[in-house]
Amino acid sequence: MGEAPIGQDLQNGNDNDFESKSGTFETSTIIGEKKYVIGGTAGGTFYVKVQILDNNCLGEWVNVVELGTKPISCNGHSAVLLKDRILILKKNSNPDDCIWFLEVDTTYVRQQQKKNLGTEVVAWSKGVIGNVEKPVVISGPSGVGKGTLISLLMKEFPSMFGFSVSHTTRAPRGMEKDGVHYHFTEKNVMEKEIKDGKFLEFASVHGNLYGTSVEAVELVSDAGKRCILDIDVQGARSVRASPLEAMFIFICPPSMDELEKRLRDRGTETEEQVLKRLRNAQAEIEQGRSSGIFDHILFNDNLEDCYENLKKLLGLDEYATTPKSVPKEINLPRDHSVSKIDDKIIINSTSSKLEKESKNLIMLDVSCLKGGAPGRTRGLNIEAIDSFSEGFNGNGNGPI
Ligand SMILES: Nc1ncnc2c1ncn2[C@@H]1O[C@H](COP(=O)(O)OP(=O)(O)OP(=O)(O)O)[C@@H](O)[C@H]1O
Ligand SMILES: Nc1nc2c(ncn2[C@@H]2O[C@H](COP(=O)(O)O)[C@@H](O)[C@H]2O)c(=O)[nH]1
Repeated sequence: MGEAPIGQDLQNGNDNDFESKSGTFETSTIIGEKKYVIGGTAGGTFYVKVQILDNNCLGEWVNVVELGTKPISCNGHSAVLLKDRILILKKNSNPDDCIWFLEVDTTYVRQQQKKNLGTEVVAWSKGVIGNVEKPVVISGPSGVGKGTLISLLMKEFPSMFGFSVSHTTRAPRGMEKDGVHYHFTEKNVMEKEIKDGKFLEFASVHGNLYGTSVEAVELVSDAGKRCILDIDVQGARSVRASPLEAMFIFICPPSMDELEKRLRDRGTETEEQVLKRLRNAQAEIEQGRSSGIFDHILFNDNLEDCYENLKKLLGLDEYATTPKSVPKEINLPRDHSVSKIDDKIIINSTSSKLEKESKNLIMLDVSCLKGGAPGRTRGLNIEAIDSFSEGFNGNGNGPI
């Protein structure tokens, strides 16, 4: 099969079918020597499937591995070639499910391609509108106060931050709720899900398995919130090596004696567990301070001071004075045409039902895309160019 010289052609976008072909609900996008056919129908059912015809392989269809969560089927879509991915606009779908990306040449896809020699790799990622910042990984030894700091943050800024609910094989503590504090799970179930590629990272921590599922991070992005991950140093290292862009913060105790006091006073661990966690803390602190994984180190001596410093790192002073309100959803006109000018995608309603509807233009700005598979693609911005009252809420607070 071999690698197609797609770099240059991706930039130029040498051919593009923007509209679904009637009856087949497929689009085809040509990138270099490859033709990406997306969608299809079988027995009256629509599906979103990717097929690749490769001219380097004598014009044969090649095997394709589709990574990431796929969009659910729809009856038609438009496809627009961007630099390293194809933008998919689903017709007739919910406002929070109409923008998707099929990554064809991103760093993640290239990495995965090396592991899947002999097949073509593509990756799906849903688009999230707005300027949500990259996730924050908070790490540090057990008992240092990570959970306490995160609770303060979520309480003060409930609409800004969302917690990535991890999976764990440890037993729940008294007040802990399944699905809120953790997804409490059986070891064999979690191991199977890890094998199936559902986890962004996982680690054996203090004798139990812990992990962050891709879905846990996606759920927070879908809610338009900045994702907070509370994970150990091994997990932080794995996330650092993954395609997920994040800010990494290590929380350090003022001393080992104080750490021991906090762990004991919390009263959630057996004596054996306390000793195990303290032993592990030594190594974690050394790695946290010297491994180069972390962008910032915060000392949690006085809780109030530490919390203020955390807020500064997260730019929350700025947010407090200039709250940003961004539209989170888009109501795509059911019938539309799509064109591309530089980094702007113009979506034009072609409905003849209402005269005024034909004036409805939506501009999708893709110049600041962030993130991507595995997980969501952030940084999509929307503007209405020629709006009408029903379709556009110009104050940026409601659906377009
Ligand atoms: N700055 C502080 N000064 C004194 N006590 C603190 C401080 N920060 C947190 N604590 C207390 O220390 C205990 C441990 O805090 P917390 O549970 O938040 O730690 P953690 O890092 O999340 O631990 P784990 O990794 O085990 O979940 C709690 O009882 C909390 O109230
Ligand atoms: N690598 C990961 N570590 C995680 C995850 N969720 C939590 N943790 C870390 O485990 C220890 C112990 O937590 P506890 O709730 O049993 O006290 C702590 O350091 C957490 O940060 C995860 O998904 N991945």
